[in-house]
Amino acid sequence: MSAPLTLYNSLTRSLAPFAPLDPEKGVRVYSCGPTVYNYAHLGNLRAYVFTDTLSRVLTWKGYALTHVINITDVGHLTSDADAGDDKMEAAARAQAKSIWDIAAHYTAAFKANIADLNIRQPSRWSVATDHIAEMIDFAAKIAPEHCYELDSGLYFDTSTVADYGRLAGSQDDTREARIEAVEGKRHPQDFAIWRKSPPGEQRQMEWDSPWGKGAPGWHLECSVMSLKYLGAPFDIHTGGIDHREIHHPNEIAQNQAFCGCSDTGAHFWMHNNFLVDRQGKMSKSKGGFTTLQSLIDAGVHPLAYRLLCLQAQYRSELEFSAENLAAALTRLKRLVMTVRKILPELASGRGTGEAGGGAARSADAVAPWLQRLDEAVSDDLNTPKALPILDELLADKRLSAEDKRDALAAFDDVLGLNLLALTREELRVRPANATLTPEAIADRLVERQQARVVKDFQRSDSIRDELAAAGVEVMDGDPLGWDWKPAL
Ligand SMILES: Nc1ncnc2c1ncn2[C@@H]1O[C@H](COP(=O)(O)OP(=O)(O)OP(=O)(O)O)[C@@H](O)[C@H]1O
Ligand SMILES: [Zn+2]
Repeated sequence: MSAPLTLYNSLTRSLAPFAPLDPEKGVRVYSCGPTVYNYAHLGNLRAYVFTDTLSRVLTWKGYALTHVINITDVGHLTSDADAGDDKMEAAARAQAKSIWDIAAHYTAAFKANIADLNIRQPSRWSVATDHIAEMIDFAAKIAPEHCYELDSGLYFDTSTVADYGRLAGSQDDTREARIEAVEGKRHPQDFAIWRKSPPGEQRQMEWDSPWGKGAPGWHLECSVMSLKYLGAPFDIHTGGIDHREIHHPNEIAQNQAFCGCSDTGAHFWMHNNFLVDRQGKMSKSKGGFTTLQSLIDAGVHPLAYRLLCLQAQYRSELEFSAENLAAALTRLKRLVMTVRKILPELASGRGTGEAGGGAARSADAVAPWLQRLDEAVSDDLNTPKALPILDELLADKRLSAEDKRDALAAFDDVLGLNLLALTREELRVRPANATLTPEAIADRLVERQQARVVKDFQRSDSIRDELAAAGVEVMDGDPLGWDWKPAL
């Protein structure tokens, strides 16, 4: 692909041309992963639709990619900085389960979400608790020059590195307010890289270290795992925009201490904006969030949520509402129905189109569409610009079915909407509480149709009401030709 790739770098707060640091190594990407103390909410999943779009674009444009996503199963505290409980310990206590069971359960649920959203597997999932020895080695190396010990842990002195907090931009009050005071800290922004277990308290997760029994800090794990698997510096580090304020500046400080240089550890730092609802940022800690499984249980195909994400550029805030989701589902249905109409033409040999066949001519016909797709997504992953091009492609009457299929394959590669494979039937997800099978619904609709033919409207209405009571909405005269849908 020929369009130059431009990405927004949070470090400089500007768009910049992207090229791999070491073309022989391909592109190396690290994404902060989920903290597996609860189900991921739709906001969390937006972060991985974003990283998946980045991975897909890089791969489609011909780069070899190494992508690491971590699983945070230790170290992330209930408060953003250094106070409070470990989120995992708190969840295990609340559910009276072992941390390991909690981590296994929510990791499996997260990976199921990833599969449902057609997010490609990274090259590696790296689990924080598999890297404790490396974290202790890393901390021991930087401790003499950059850390000090308090009763509660080993703290990083942020004044020992140049330009601390540059990524966060201006030091505003909200950022400072998120950091809780810990007795004896030299500066409010200093953070624990090792938290000692309080005397007399046995934690489920604790390890011996030169600073006593305890557990690593959350920021330490990402520095250690990215360095181990990608080397330093690597190309792109991603996360949600909340990480731009504390977690990533702290990773950068550690990386600088480790290399003894001013390098931040990654060339580009990229951040997706929030998914918000009426209450503001969707948040696990705040509660009342929406999971992907709850959408599926209500009869919504998960790729409708992917499409909703793609309709916004990753740096814009995105509002989640039942109306927005329903509109995305309708748009997805429309796309699938249009593609389904094209595919039989291929099978029946009617696919040569008005322009006629010929291999050379086909390549010529497809190229401009690929070029337009390339230009859109190379502009800082501008998926909202790519979607109308897809609509135009499907509507283009001059293009043969083969050419459309070939161009569609590229859109599927980049956008991950799976349009060439998704069927109409698959889109109609059976709600978890459905009492009728699709066959039973079809039978009832035939009976209703027969009643209408003989003008027995009382009977036809009673069948419609009966279906509605079973969560099935009858769709008379639907422009897309759907006869029913799950009532949302
Ligand atoms: N509402 C949101 N919109 C977009 N991204 C989000 C949102 N909330 C969290 N993220 C991102 O999701 C990813 C996974 O986060 P993680 O599992 O650690 O969340 P968390 O901090 O435990 O949850 P929360 O912030 O909801 O309490 C991170 O990159 C984070 O920045
Ligand atoms: Zn991280």
